[in-house]
Amino acid sequence: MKVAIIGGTGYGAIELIRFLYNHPYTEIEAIISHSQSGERLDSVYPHVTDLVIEPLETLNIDQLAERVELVFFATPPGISKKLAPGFLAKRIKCIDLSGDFRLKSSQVYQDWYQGSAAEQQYLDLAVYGLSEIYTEEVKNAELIANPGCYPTASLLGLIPALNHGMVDPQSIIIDAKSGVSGAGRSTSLNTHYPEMNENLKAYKLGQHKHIPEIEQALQIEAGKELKVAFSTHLVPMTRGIMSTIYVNAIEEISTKEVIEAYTAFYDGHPFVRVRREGELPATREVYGSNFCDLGFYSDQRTGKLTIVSVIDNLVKGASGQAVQNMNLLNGWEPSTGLNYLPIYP
Ligand SMILES: NC(=O)C1=CN([C@@H]2O[C@H](COP(=O)(O)OP(=O)(O)OC[C@H]3O[C@@H](n4cnc5c(N)ncnc54)[C@H](OP(=O)(O)O)[C@@H]3O)[C@@H](O)[C@H]2O)C=CC1
Ligand SMILES: CC(=O)N[C@@H](CCC(=O)OP(=O)(O)O)C(=O)O
Repeated sequence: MKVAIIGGTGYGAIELIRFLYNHPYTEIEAIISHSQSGERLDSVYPHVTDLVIEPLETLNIDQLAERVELVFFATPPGISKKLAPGFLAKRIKCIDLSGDFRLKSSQVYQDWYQGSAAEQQYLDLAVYGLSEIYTEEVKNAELIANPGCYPTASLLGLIPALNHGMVDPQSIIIDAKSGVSGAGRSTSLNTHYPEMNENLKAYKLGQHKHIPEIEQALQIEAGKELKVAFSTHLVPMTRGIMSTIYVNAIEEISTKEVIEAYTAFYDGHPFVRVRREGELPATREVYGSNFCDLGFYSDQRTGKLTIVSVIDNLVKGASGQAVQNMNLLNGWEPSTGLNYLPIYP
């Protein structure tokens, strides 16, 4: 299957290229760049020298729609909402790594993204691509809204607990930390080396656009309105997200029982790995891979359940999950092209 990538010189795109390069059923037909079309990809990213030789192209929707069956958007928010409808009209499937189609309410999008939302028909059409949870919906999607990085880690950690009714949905606190590649490739003062190195910063408290995304998904599981306390931190590392989640258990439950429930929930979903009792996952243990690793501690003293969820933000948090969704969409084994051990150390 021939595919195109839009936003070609960003981190999401180069990570998509890494997985698609070895994918047995796809061919990268076009890499689109609005800033560097005409350049060679290896002049932007020398690590692909002699391997990916396609020139970066300017976007022409009519021509591209004749050449490919699926388009990945690895663009900042605000771009795919304008471009995807042109592809969808020509029956080209779209997988969007940005937040443009994740929220079902245009008012909520406007409130959190400070811009107008995509037309409601596309918000309705989009399937939220949290692969392990919405597997069947993804298989039949035309437009996939790939989840955000923090929501992926947080939701995979929380949904089974809500689904089992083991925790109070009104008591959720998510304390999340991300490596700097989560902010993309463009430079900013915040991610400038001297500002970030040997430093740990909280940011966007109460303001992060992933708050409504997480609440939207959890509300479906809980069957009622809920609010989460969500805090984000920048960590001086390149890749990785850790979401440490605190939630009140409804009844006394042991760590062993929690692990058994999660193991059953994720049975048949090899990209979510449930750790054994006493083992807590670290970001290095999923580095460069599509795994989400979960660890648990149920504190009998306080009645609180702590869930630790780690992913690689660029893989399970973005491009890996996008490829997993493309696989589901095509009826291929979900792990096709994604069967990498994490890079260690
Ligand atoms: N980094 C991460 O960990 C995650 C990122 N995401 C989301 O994925 C998307 C891509 O992220 P990421 O790759 O990290 O970001 P980058 O900033 O690294 O790349 C985005 C790319 O989009 C293109 N672009 C920028 N501005 C415009 C514009 N005005 N019009 C068209 N294209 C533009 C540029 O490529 P070019 O000039 O070549 O077109 C740019 O390199 C974002 O929406 C991000 O929020 C989601 C989950 C995790
Ligand atoms: C470290 C860092 O800055 N992370 C980004 C994650 C954004 C992202 O990838 O999210 P969307 O796909 O929803 O835009 C942030 O907190 O804004």
